[in-house]
Amino acid sequence: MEILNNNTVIADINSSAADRQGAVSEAFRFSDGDRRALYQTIFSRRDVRGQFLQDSIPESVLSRVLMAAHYAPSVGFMQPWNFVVIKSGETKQQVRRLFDKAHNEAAEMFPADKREVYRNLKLEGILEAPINICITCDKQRAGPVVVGRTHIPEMDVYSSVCAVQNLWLAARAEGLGLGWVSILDPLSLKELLEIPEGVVPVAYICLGYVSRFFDKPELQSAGWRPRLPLAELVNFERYGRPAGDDSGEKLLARISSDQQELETKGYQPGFVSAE
Ligand SMILES: Cc1cc2c(cc1C)N(C[C@H](O)[C@H](O)[C@H](O)COP(=O)(O)O)c1[nH]c(=O)[nH]c(=O)c1N2
Repeated sequence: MEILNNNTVIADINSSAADRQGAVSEAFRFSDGDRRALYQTIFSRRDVRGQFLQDSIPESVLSRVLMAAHYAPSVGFMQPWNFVVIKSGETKQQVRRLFDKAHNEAAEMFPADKREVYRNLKLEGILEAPINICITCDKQRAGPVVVGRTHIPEMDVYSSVCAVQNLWLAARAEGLGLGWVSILDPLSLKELLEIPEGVVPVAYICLGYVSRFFDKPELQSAGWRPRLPLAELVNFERYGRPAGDDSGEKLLARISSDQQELETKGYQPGFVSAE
């Protein structure tokens, strides 16, 4: 049986698992190189706070990463986002002051033994990054009733988050570091950026070329939190339920060995093997 999209055959769902990729028509198929590049982007993406260079970002590159964000999925095709591009040093200073205030308040929320470690973490690159972008969500963009948002009102904000992730991955592919700063009072940020009623600031990001990308998350390297074993987070049929059969066990074993390989060797092209 064929799956049709705009009258174009995109797959034959009767094909076996082994040749499913082969069943996708030539025009839609990813080469091994393309697949490797995609996974490389995902596994080498980092939250960047401290390695920004001052080099300016060409319009062509900025346009591409913003386009990647704009082509994210969104509930009911709302496309609820706006992108406030900030280059002004004065505006960055004002946002940085909001960060300082929130960061001090945040430190007090952690238990005493973690407070000092928290204070020493670098958690933003607002002034160092040549560009900051605030990504918002306009909850009224598609009217009051939206396909897919009828029962879960937060779906619009989740859609804007999808745009952020697209931007993040595209930025990595372009060699741009991106850091998400959420230690900010949202009402103060709204006021500063003149974000209207009904529009929510979803993400404040710092963007720029960087001297390097770290191999591991900074919070992991700093001993704040380890990466969790994925196999402990994959459940079967019900939340929290472990594998109940051989195929579940086999999947978990494969996941464990894949993660072990990633954590010890980092992402290698061989990670994307045919089988
Ligand atoms: C919603 C949200 C909000 C924030 C973040 C991320 C996300 C998804 N992160 C980045 C976060 O610390 C980072 O993603 C993890 O530590 C994992 O590291 P890598 O992104 O893999 O490098 C982040 N980092 C930071 O330095 N200051 C911050 O305020 C935030 N806020």
